[in-house]
Amino acid sequence: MAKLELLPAVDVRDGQAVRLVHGESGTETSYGSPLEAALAWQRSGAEWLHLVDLDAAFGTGDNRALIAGVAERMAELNVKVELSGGIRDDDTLAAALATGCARVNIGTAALETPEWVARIIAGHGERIAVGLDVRGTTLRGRGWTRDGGDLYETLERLDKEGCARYVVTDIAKDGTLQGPNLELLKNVCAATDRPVVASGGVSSLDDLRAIAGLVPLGVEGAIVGKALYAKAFTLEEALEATS
Ligand SMILES: O=C(O)c1ccccc1N[C@@H]1O[C@H](COP(=O)(O)O)[C@@H](O)[C@H]1O
Repeated sequence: MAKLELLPAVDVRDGQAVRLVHGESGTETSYGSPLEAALAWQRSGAEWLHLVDLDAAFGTGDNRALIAGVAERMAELNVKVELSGGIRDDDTLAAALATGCARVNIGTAALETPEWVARIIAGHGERIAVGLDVRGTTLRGRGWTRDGGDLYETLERLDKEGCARYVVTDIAKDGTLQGPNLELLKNVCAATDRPVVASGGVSSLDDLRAIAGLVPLGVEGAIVGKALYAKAFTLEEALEATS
């Protein structure tokens, strides 16, 4: 079976690595320095890091300098970074790409400024992923607080525009340790031929094995957050289980 890529998550709020429940502001559990968290995942064998500026996503400020420092250190250590949160215009995109990240993940802008997103997809290809953050089949933007249209209509549009890959998050599962939404992942894979990165709900090595079973359908990777911070398993164990 083809290998499932694992992307440990480092979400940053107010300068700290945090995990949220259902992505709701105010539910933060803090895990200290984002750089130390990222370095710990690198030492454990991470090839990828999903790095999120939650303040920029929520519109409560940003952690841009800190995030750039983490992304640049990861690039030096050959860890690929998927950078996310608040990338919504030319300036924030240029700053994100200048960190040396492998790709950026665009959420709100894909819902609110589709012309801009079509342009950056055309201009940057593989360095642009779109985050499809859903409740049911309704997309959510602005820190997952606002509805942004239908998942499958948006997917069809982005496919036509040449979007390289999607990061699919089931908000109802995110940060809950309740298991991934495999049906959603299968449905998205059936609707697009682009690779999909799964996000939300991973709680166990069996969850990761179940997601790895979807690799033939088009799932390329899985973001793992709370389960690693809560020590449900180690990253070494997760890499072994999915290789
Ligand atoms: O990752 C989270 O827990 C999260 C919670 C609430 C909002 C966003 C969250 N994460 C990431 O932010 C991007 C969206 O950022 P934007 O809309 O482009 O500014 C989303 O795709 C997640 O990767």
